[in-house]
Amino acid sequence: MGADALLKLHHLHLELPDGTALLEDVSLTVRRGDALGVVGESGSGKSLTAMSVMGLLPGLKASGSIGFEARELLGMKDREWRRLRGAGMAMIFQDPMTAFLPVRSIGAQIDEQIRLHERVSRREARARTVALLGRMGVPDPEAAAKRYPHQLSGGLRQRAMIAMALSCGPALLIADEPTTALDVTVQAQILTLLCEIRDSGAGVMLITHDMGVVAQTCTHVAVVYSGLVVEQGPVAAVMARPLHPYTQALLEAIPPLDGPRPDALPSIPGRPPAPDARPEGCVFAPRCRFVRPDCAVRPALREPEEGRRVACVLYDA
Ligand SMILES: Nc1ncnc2c1ncn2[C@@H]1O[C@H](COP(=O)(O)OP(=O)(O)OP(=O)(O)O)[C@@H](O)[C@H]1O
Repeated sequence: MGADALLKLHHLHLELPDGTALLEDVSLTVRRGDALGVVGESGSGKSLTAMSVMGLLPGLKASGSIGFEARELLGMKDREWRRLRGAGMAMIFQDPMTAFLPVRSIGAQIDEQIRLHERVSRREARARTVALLGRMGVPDPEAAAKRYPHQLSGGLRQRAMIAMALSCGPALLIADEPTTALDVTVQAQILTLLCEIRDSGAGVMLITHDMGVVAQTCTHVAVVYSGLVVEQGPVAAVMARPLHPYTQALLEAIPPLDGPRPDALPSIPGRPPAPDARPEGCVFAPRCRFVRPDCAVRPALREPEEGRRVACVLYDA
């Protein structure tokens, strides 16, 4: 693992007990101070990738490697995962109501999270909770800490969830569609907050179906399709010249700032295949406008340019 690599998935393979592959050969890296966008349509395997890193996939068989800091996470015991979650890595979701119990104040829940990992007094935990909420841009954080989740707006609840995720100073923050349910203005504020967290030295993995969100927040991007990484590289380079036809389609589908979000890719009809119906060759071939006979063989990830990878025969040497 490179000196500054925080998280390194190497040939991660995930399958159901019946042998159906859900993720195939996923390799990606998150460095400290970087934000990696994992982008793809619904069903492409984004959440599975995140959940594998968090150790939250009971019943699925994983192989390959998940390196975090200097450790191998695959094969770790539940007790070790529990210790790592919160203090080493934390995750936020689209719907903050799933992260908070409805019957207790958000402050009490963040205090408890802090005290679960560190020996601090109640008073000290609350002081940290209030400071964190303030840092997350929650106005009057002392009063907000006493509120129940349903008493806060969607945007404030999202900030409170991020505060809870950051309460133990995790090195890695995983955000799964954190702004999908929010209106455009609040979405922009939350993305700015994620950029600040990234710039403070944490590693961020941002899961989204929206390339526009990646452009605003991420330094690197991995494009996933039907359980495989089809392209990855620095965001600026990928946005300027997307190589894979699927990445090109995702870029064409960036929703207008004030318009409705399309739920399908306008430039390519159809949907990604289900894991048990993946074609043998290139998984994207059935929807690809450049399909040709040699797409019948699964293309390997190539490195046509320094730091960029793409799995497509168009880039065969
Ligand atoms: N526990 C499971 N058992 C069987 N299939 C699963 C399981 N979890 C996920 N899948 C399948 O794996 C594929 C990838 O799912 P995943 O939730 O990672 O997609 P996603 O890219 O996050 O999509 P979305 O944006 O809709 O959340 C889907 O086809 C899904 O149906």
